[in-house]
Amino acid sequence: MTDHFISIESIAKRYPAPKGLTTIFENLWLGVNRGEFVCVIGHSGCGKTTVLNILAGLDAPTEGAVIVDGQAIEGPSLDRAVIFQGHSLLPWRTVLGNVAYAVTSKWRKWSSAEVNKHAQKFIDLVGLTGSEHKRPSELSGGMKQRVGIARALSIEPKILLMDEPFSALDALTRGTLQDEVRRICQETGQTVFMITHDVDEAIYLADKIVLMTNGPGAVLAEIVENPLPKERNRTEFHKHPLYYAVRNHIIDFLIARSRTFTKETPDFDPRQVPLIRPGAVEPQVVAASDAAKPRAANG
Ligand SMILES: Nc1ncnc2c1ncn2[C@@H]1O[C@H](COP(=O)(O)OP(=O)(O)OP(=O)(O)O)[C@@H](O)[C@H]1O
Repeated sequence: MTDHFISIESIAKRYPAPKGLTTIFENLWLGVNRGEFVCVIGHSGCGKTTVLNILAGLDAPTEGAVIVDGQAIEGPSLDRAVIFQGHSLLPWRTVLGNVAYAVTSKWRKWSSAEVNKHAQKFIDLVGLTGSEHKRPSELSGGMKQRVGIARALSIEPKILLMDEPFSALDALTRGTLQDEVRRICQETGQTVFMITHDVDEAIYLADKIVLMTNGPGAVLAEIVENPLPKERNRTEFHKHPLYYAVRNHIIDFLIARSRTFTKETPDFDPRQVPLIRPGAVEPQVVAASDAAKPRAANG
């Protein structure tokens, strides 16, 4: 596990409960390679946000550790940027001011000209050129989220952490922002850990999709390797011959297996989470077609 860029090693989260402790999840092991885009899918309450907060250093595991680039996480760091569902922008600062604030926190000795130039690069990257001097109250939800993305990327983090970043947006804006995040992450080789409830979003964006069982006592059940080519097109990716194989595999897990997985897989070794690559099932002849049947005699 230690060869991975991100190494989640046997983490558990437990909270005090009336009768002892409630285990939200335990024995979570996961390795993420540098430059990989990983999405986590699981039912509400299984602990996805808790895992992301642990990666961000905003929360600590009850047991276990997370190692990033050889160093154990011990708190928040500018090496790890988070994009939440809400935008959490500073309302009194402009678009440029919000992004520049993050840039200054990373490069404290930069002159304001250097800071603004760097911030502008990321404002341009997310398509907000011309809106630099607007305040958050003057922006649409999609534009605010773009500022959040620009701000997160501007500190050039080792890891980008995203918690349902597009879920509050209308379908059109969501699609555009997914395209942009995908393009930027591919161009920059960004390592991403993202939570989503949207199976198609995961298939469009991710290299690997991690399936988490229901809590309490959730575990990572499978890592689904996305068989779609890295070069994907929003309007075409659902026509790929393996698209339905991946989609059905994930949906089947969420509907039929996520609740009963632990009980039905007693020998499951959480250190060896299976890597699954859904493939095409060979078409089978199920019956002779009607066309070959002899016609009934007329009259
Ligand atoms: N401070 C706390 N004390 C007790 N239980 C908590 C606390 N914080 C979170 N939990 C519980 O931990 C569980 C996991 O929460 P978490 O937000 O990580 O789930 P999630 O999978 O991200 O859910 P969703 O998909 O709905 O966002 C939930 O059952 C939640 O009630």
